Amino acid sequence: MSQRSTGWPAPAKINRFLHITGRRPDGYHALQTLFQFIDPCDGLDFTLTDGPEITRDGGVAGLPAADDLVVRAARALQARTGCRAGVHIHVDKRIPAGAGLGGGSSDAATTLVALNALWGCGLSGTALEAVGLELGADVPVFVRGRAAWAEGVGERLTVVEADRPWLVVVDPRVEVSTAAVFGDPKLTRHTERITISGFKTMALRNDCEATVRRLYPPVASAIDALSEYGPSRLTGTGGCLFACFNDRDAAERARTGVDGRGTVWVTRAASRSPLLDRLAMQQASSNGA
Ligand SMILES: C[C@](O)(CO)[C@H](O)COP(=O)(O)OP(=O)(O)OC[C@H]1O[C@@H](n2ccc(N)nc2=O)[C@H](O)[C@@H]1O
Ligand SMILES: Nc1ncnc2c1ncn2[C@@H]1O[C@H](COP(=O)(O)OP(=O)(O)OP(=O)(O)O)[C@@H](O)[C@H]1O
Repeated sequence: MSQRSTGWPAPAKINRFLHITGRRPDGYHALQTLFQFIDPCDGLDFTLTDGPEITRDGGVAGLPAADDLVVRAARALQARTGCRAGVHIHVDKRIPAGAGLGGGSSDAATTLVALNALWGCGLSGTALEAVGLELGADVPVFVRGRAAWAEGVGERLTVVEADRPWLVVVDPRVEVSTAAVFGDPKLTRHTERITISGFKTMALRNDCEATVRRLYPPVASAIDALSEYGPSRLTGTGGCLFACFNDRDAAERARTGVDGRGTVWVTRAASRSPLLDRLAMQQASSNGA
């Protein structure tokens, strides 16, 4: 067997806001956040083999295959289902790694969704999300593929209709350690919990910002520069940040203003992941076969 299936997208995410509402006994922090999807997308191709080996090429430079979340996701699916098929995964990496855009988690989710279909495992969406959660707190929302309000460490999801602003996204190309941010003694950890309807009326913020500003001054200066054009926030624990605009022209003007602050792009927040369309295409072709 050597069937090839190409063009599986793994989008980036933003956290429109991020509140830290407590700390769990295991040290992880309880969050409230709103996830949406943005470009860029990584691109994944799968070549099915008789197995059971899982191999990959491409991906994050210097990251050993065994540590890549695509390989770990494929192994987790084998372990969960007893599937003995194998796969070679090609990763076309476009999402900056460790930037708060969730690229690793998205690659893992796309691998789970694609292989569940290609290997014919037959797991439900809910079961796939549970496998994803073992790999990372952001994986379930990418499996779900819908903009969602999230609680817990990010796994308790409620799909929501959110507005879809144009965004200027700045990657100041500063590697921010998620563990260092969550480990900061001065981190805001006790924001009062809000309700979904509260989200529509409140001033949005990211509770990691003060810590990230102090630990990573170049990120602080990028936030200040983008703030000249509109309220600017980190996504995740950064280093990427974004500002929202009502139309593309306003976003393009702001982009020009922050040129040179790192990698800067204009895109629109999406409430539906392109992964869902690719899966539907796969299902249609399997049904027609
Ligand atoms: C902050 C977010 O970007 C929101 O989308 C994500 O929850 C971060 O998820 P992630 O990058 O997958 O983070 P992980 O690699 O799981 O966590 C790195 C480290 O950050 C801390 N961590 C992470 C998430 C969380 N809710 N509480 C934590 O305290 C833990 O010390 C953990 O060891
Ligand atoms: N396929 C992958 N793509 C990116 N990173 C990966 C991948 N597999 C494993 N990793 C590891 O995961 C780490 C975090 O990567 P990722 O890009 O998901 O972080 P992030 O964007 O900061 O995520 P978050 O927003 O969830 O904090 C990287 O440092 C990298 O070593």
